[in-house]
Amino acid sequence: MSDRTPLMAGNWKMNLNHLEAIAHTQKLAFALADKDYAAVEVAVLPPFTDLRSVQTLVDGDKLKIKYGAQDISAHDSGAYTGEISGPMLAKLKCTYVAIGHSERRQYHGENEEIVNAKVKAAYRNGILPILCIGEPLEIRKAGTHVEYTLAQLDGALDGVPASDAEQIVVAYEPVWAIGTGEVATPEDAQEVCAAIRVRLAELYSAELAEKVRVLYGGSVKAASAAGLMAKPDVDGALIGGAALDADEFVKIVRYRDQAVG
Ligand SMILES: O=C(CO)COP(=O)(O)O
Repeated sequence: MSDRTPLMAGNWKMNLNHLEAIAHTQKLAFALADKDYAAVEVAVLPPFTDLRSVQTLVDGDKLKIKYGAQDISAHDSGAYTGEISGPMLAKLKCTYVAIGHSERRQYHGENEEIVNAKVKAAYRNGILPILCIGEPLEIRKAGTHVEYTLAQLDGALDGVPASDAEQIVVAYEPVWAIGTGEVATPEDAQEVCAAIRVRLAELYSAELAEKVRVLYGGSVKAASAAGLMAKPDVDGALIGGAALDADEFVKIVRYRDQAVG
């Protein structure tokens, strides 16, 4: 058993307006008990327009749910129409920000340089990156998924000092598993999550690699969570669709109560 506290993070993607976000967060807050938070760190990543509402609930009711954004600008201020800056997210007390999600890489042209600049922007503003990496189907079929994913890790961490990198969360999200219902097997997830940890040890130190949480993401449901979490290098999950169903998300947080499927 590692000392790493598991992290279950719900990526709401472009779902739930601010009123729905309030109702959903209240439902989670009502369902989750102190013992859940003692065992697992719970986070939500709502759309930007929901963050203020979520912050107000979390602050006002002293909730133990953490929250963060789904993206961050590489720039801290200025003429960047439509962008949201690190200082803005920090002002809303975001703990986390997802960076390099495959949907941003695929639909918004985010390359390694942009992802790297966003990682640095997050650290500059005291926000912890949840760095998303993972291969598309053709790379998996070609059998080069480990190299491909590690190259994304190298690119994202280029020039990031150990004092920052030790606080990163890495999410291995194979593109073929995202939103498809085709969850990776625990063995597939373990293979790449372990390789990520080995690379972190090479880039920094074994001590740092032992501290960093490596999550799996891609069609995680309550039925698959326990099996994934049984693997030694899987420290949590980044959950899309299932995070929009409060009951299902709570079951994932309580994965220890589920059978290993
Ligand atoms: O992209 C994901 C989380 O960031 C995973 O999404 P799904 O859980 O809907 O497959």
